[in-house]
Amino acid sequence: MVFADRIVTGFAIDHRKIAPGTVFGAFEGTAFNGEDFIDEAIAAGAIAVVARPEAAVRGAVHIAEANPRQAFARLAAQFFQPFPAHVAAVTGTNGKTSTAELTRQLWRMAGHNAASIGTLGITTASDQAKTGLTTPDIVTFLANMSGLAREGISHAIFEASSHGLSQYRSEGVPVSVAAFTNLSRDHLDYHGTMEAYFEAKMRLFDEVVDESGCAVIWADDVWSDQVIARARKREIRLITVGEKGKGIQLLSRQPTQLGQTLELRIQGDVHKLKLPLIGAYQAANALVAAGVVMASGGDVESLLSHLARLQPVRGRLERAVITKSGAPVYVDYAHTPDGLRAAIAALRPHTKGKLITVFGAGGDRDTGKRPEMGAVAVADSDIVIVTDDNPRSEDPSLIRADVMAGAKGAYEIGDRRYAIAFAIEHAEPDDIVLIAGKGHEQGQIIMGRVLPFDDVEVARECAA
Ligand SMILES: CC(=O)N[C@H]1[C@@H](OP(=O)(O)OP(=O)(O)OC[C@H]2O[C@@H](n3ccc(=O)[nH]c3=O)[C@H](O)[C@@H]2O)O[C@H](CO)[C@@H](O)[C@@H]1O[C@H](C)C(=O)N[C@@H](C)C(=O)N[C@H](CCC(=O)O)C(=O)O
Ligand SMILES: Nc1ncnc2c1ncn2[C@@H]1O[C@H](COP(=O)(O)OP(=O)(O)OP(=O)(O)O)[C@@H](O)[C@H]1O
Ligand SMILES: N[C@H](CCC[C@H](N)C(=O)O)C(=O)O
Ligand SMILES: [Mg+2]
Repeated sequence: MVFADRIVTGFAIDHRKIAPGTVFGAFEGTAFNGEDFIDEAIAAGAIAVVARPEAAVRGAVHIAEANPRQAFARLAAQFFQPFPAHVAAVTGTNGKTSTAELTRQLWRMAGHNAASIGTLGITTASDQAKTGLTTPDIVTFLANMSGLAREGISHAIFEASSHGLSQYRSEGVPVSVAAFTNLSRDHLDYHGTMEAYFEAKMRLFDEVVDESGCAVIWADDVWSDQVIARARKREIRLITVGEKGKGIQLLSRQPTQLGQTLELRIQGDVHKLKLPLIGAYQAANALVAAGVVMASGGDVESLLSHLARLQPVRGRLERAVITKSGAPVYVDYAHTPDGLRAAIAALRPHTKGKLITVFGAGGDRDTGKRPEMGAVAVADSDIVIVTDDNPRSEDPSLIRADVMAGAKGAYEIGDRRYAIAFAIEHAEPDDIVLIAGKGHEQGQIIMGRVLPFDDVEVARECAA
C-alpha cells in the first residue's frame, strides 16, 4: 500500500504509536479529539491521515471521510489481511464471552484450528493472551485477526461489544456469522437509552455481517423479534435458537446434579443431550454456540456429541471451593441485573438451604443498574452482602449506597475479602454461596491502580 509514493508501514489511532510510514486515524473520542494530534503525528512520520473533511491536515495525504473510523478500518483491513476464512461475531448484553468460548471449543472438537477474541483475551487451543478490553482497538483487532490467520487459524469468533460496534473497533474483517444472545440494561451511561444501545448492537446485523452470511439469534429474549426482523430485512440466512427457535428448538430442560438434560428438535429430529453445564443461561449460550457451528457447516450428529463434552468457561458459575461446612462456593461474572438474576436462578435448583449472594457494582459505569442489581439480589437470594467491584475513580461507599438503595435487608461490607469471608463463615451445609461480578478478573481497580484480586483464590483462602 502506497500514499504519495511512500510505502505504508503500519496503522495507528494513537499519535504516540506513530512510526515513519504510518497511516494515522484521527477520531473524535469521549476524552480527547484525535484531530488535536494530527500535527504531532505527521511530525513523527505519518504519511496519511484519515480524518473528517473539516480537519486540518498539512504535510500528509488527507483521506477525508465523514465517518473516519469506518474508513480507517476498511483501509487498515486491506493492509492487515489475510484473515481467518470463517469469522463469526457475537453480540448481546450477557453471554458473549461464554458463547464465543463454547463455539471455539465446539469448532476445536470438530477438528478446526479455532480461536476466540473477547473479554478473556485471545484464546486458541494452545494459548491465551490478554488484550484488556472486550473489543480491543481497531488496530489491535485487525493485527490479531491477521496474526491468527498466519498461525493457521481457520475459524475465529469475536465478541462484538456495543462500544466496539459503535466505535468501529471490530470492523473490516469479513464476518460470515452474526449471533445475538440477549439485551437488557447495561452501559446506559454511554448509550443513553435502551433504544440507542439496541441500535448500536444492530449494526452487526444491518452492516457488519456479510450479505451471504447467517444470523444466529436466541429467540426467547424480549428483543429477539426485533433482531430477527433486522436479519429478515437484509434477507440473510437465519437460525433461531431457544424455546421459540426454529433452527434449534429447546423442548425441555431438566437440571441434574452436575449439568442438565436438554431435549432439542433440530431439522425435524428430536435429540436428548446431557449438557455438562448448569443453569438456563449456560444452556442458552451453548445452544447459540451450536447454532454458530451449524451456520459454519457443522454436522448435527457430531455437534451433539461435542456439546456433551464442553468444558466450563472460566469465571462463569465456576465452583471455586466447598466450605468446611460443606457448602459449595460459586464465582460468576454477573454484572448486570439480568445477569445476576440468571446466575441466581442457575444455582437455585441446586440449593437445599439458603442462597448467599455477594456482589457489588463497578465504578465509572451505568449508575442506574446499581439499585436494580440490589433489588434482584434480595428478591432472589436468602442472604445478600453488598461489597466493592472495581470502584475505579468513584467513591466506593457511594456506589454501595446506590446498590443498597435497592437491596433492602442486605449486609454492607466494602472490603471484598471480608465480604467473601463473612459469606463463607455463615454458610451452612445445605447452603450455596454465589460471588458475583468479577468472574475471571484478576484485580480490583481502585483509583487507576489494579490491586491483585481473584474471587476464586480468595474464596479458597477464606474456606481453608
Ligand atoms: C468510552 C470508550 O469506549 N472509550 C474507548 C475509546 O476511546 P475514544 O475513542 O473515546 O478515545 P479518546 O481517549 O477520547 O481519544 C480519542 C482519540 O485520540 C487518540 N489520542 C488520545 C490521546 C493522545 O494523547 N493521543 C491520541 O492520539 C486516541 O487514540 C483516540 O483515537 O477507544 C479507545 C481505543 O480503542 C479505548 O481504549 C477506550 O476504552 C476505554 C478505556 C474503556 O474503558 N472502554 C470500556 C467502557 C469499553 O469499551 N468496554 C467495552 C465493554 C463492554 C462489554 O462487553 O460489556 C469493551 O468492548 O471492552
Ligand atoms: N444467556 C444469558 N442470559 C442471561 N445472563 C447471562 C447469559 N449468559 C451469561 N449471563 C450472565 O452474564 C455473566 C457474564 O457472561 P459472559 O461473560 O458470557 O457475558 P459477556 O456478554 O461477555 O459480558 P461482557 O459484557 O462483560 O463482555 C455470566 O457470568 C452470567 O451471570
Ligand atoms: N464489560 C463490563 C465488565 C464489568 C465487570 C465488573 N467487574 C465491573 O467492573 O463493573 C464493563 O466493562 O462494564
Ligand atoms: Mg465478554
